[in-house]
Amino acid sequence: MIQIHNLNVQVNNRFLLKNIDLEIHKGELIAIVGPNGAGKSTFLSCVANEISYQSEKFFFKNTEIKSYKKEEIPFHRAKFSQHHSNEINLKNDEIVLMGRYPYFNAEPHANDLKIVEKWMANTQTNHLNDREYEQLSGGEKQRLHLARVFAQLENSVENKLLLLDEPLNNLDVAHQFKTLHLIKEFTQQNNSALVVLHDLNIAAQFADRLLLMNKSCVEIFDEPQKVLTQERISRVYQYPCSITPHPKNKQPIILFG
Ligand SMILES: Nc1ncnc2c1ncn2[C@@H]1O[C@H](COP(=O)(O)OP(=O)(O)OP(=O)(O)O)[C@@H](O)[C@H]1O
Repeated sequence: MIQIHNLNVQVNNRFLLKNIDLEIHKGELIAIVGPNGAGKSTFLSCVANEISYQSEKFFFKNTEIKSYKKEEIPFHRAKFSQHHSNEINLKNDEIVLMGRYPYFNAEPHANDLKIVEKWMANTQTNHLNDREYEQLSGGEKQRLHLARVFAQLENSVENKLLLLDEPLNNLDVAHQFKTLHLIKEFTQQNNSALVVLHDLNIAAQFADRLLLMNKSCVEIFDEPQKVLTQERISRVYQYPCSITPHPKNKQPIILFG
């Protein structure tokens, strides 16, 4: 799905990403974790082609990622960013409809409206239709934008890629888990997702592999049980912790302090 060799990002002689080598497979849910400033968002921005970088190889579905045509890529890849403008002068369903802009010219097709409705229902935002965007809570805005990116990738293309930068911000526990289940369903259909998460326990429960970043580099990229060791997590986060198995699924649970 994605093959990266020797990816570097440098700004003013400082490395924001250094010598990143990795491969992501079809159907994988990858959680990108690590301390503040480790380079997680920068990495996601590279995969979204939003910033300039140097690399020896950066393939997406066996094609150099930069060689995709601008009008072609939205059918294959969608990104949910960490920050959204508060001043969007659209109705709430029109925000979700933005995800369908690549599919129509002047007027949306009936299918686009149906897909908007479906994802507003899936993210439990359909009751917000009549409200103004500016008046929504942080979590409600967040869920609308999640609906938008899912709506964007609703098509028959195979092996799509979802990039999510801290999608659980502002969400209550139930909506955090519902969102992760939506992401998991997406990856179970042979698609992939790269998700920046701060909660290591949630990451361990849902992700196939964890990409632990530290100081602009990949510290380790492996299954949760292999990544989450007491020594490594205490060292990388510079905070003491202990680890115990989850009572139900046996994935590691980290307790800080
Ligand atoms: N355009 C830029 N110019 C200079 N430095 C930048 C730029 N963008 C990001 N950085 C720096 O690069 C480093 C990595 O930032 P990034 O946002 O990727 O970290 P992160 O791991 O996502 O952090 P957080 O958990 O706080 O969101 C930070 O020190 C940040 O200040």
